[in-house]
Amino acid sequence: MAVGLLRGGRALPGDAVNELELALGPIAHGGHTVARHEGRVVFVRHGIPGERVRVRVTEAGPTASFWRADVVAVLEASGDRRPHPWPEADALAAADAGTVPVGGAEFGHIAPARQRRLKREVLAEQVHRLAGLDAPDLPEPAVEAVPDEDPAGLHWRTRVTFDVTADGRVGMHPHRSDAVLPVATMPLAVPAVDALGLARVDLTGVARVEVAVPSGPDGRGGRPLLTLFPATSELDDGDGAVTFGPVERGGTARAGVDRAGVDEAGVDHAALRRIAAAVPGASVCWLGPVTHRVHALRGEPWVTERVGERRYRVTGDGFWQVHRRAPDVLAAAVRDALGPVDGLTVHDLYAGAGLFSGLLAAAGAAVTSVEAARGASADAALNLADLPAVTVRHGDVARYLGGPPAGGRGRPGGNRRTRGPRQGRAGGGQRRGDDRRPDALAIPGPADVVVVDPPRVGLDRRVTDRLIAVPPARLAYVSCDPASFARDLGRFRTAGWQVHTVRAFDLYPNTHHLESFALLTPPRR
Ligand SMILES: C[S@@+](CC[C@H](N)C(=O)[O-])C[C@H]1O[C@@H](n2cnc3c(N)ncnc32)[C@H](O)[C@@H]1O
Repeated sequence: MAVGLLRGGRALPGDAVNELELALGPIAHGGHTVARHEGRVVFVRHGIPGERVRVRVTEAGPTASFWRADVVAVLEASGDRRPHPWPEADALAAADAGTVPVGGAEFGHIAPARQRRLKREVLAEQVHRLAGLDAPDLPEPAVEAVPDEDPAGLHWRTRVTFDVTADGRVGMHPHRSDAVLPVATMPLAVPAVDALGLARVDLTGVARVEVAVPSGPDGRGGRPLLTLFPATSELDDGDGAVTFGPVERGGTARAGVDRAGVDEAGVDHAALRRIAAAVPGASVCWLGPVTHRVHALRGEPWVTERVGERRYRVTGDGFWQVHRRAPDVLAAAVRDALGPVDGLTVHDLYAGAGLFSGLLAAAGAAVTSVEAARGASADAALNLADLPAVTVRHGDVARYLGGPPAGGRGRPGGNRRTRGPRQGRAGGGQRRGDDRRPDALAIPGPADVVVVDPPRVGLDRRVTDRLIAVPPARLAYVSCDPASFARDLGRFRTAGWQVHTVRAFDLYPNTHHLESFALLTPPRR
């Protein structure tokens, strides 16, 4: 059988678009259901386990160990199927229109309660297979809905990355594709994002736009910040090569700007100013493609977030939790698991702008806050300046913990630029050469508590090894990826650690993503 329409520019010989009828089996990590065709596994998107569907094969090959496919018609629907709330991400509507859906809401056709049950199945399967934990170890409800969540799972994103189409329209990518399709709306985002009217703005001259909406007093959004990525930017798809430096007030790097407003680095300043003028409701900044510095165009190049009594400045594309309630929900999970921390020594690793550091230091802990992205670390220093018991360290966690040199491993686990739910951050910034000075930031001794909240890749093996070698009394692990989470729990369990609590939160409704939490303790010595 000759099969092979491959998205993302790859194609197989003898291409033909092939459609198959399949019975959909269980859910798999990554948002697919698992089906079989002539004995071969087919990962199917936009279905629900138990459905009978017609799919279009999107990636295949005679020798491929598995194929990928998208549902284009439902022959026997699950009772949990519902109309997709976002037209551009609706696979069935896209198939009818002869196109493909954008990514980012691959569970939108599923009733929210069933979405959470599917996420539980994924988490249970991962922690069983990779960490040897059984389903009874997972408390109910295994994936907790956010209090006061919209019933359809809409209006939660406070961070959105838009790409730009060849003709300058705001757009997004289909799953596993480099194509950019225009989008008119983004209903997963807080209403302030659509209210900017980006769909009416000519974005020619920029490659990407990140929108950050601070939580605001009512939790639904203050003045948004647009970060523009000039079209010449070498976009970072690697592990954490992007860091950004100090903000340049009003800086437009104008040296060498030609009469058309384009500078030596190819940044089209006239386009940046035109876009800023077209979005009067937002502060606007741009990220220098060479310097990785944030330049303010209008207003402050940061937003101010509030969590409880504390305020946090988050600059440019610095990391902040994406769901409007995520900071509260995760802070409560950490607080509930740890109990009183007054007088304890805490290391907050992968600390971002200092969310957990602020919480724990305000509760009386002596906190060291470690973050690799320069801008996020600068934000943390400012955000935590009123707390004398906090030390902010800028650097790679593996280096901070000391231990043996990297020995040729890849860069520290930077927060890969993804288009997933955790976008809107700067990558972890230490480059490989820094690993040759492994003890430069080594901590003096074990901590009472270590909090880790790594990017999707999870903990670098050196980090796990070092925590096992110099264990804290307790480890609180916050994770946005169930597979790396389960792998890391497995590594700790193999070393004799106990997992006391596993919780999971539905902080990414209408997507397959979930946030997990565990409290671990090392073996007694
Ligand atoms: C998931 S975010 C968590 C941030 C913070 N805990 C919060 O909740 O706001 C992960 C953070 O780790 C940082 N990071 C990624 N790789 C790192 C590394 N190797 N060392 C230190 N920080 C790193 C990223 O820049 C990002 O700010």
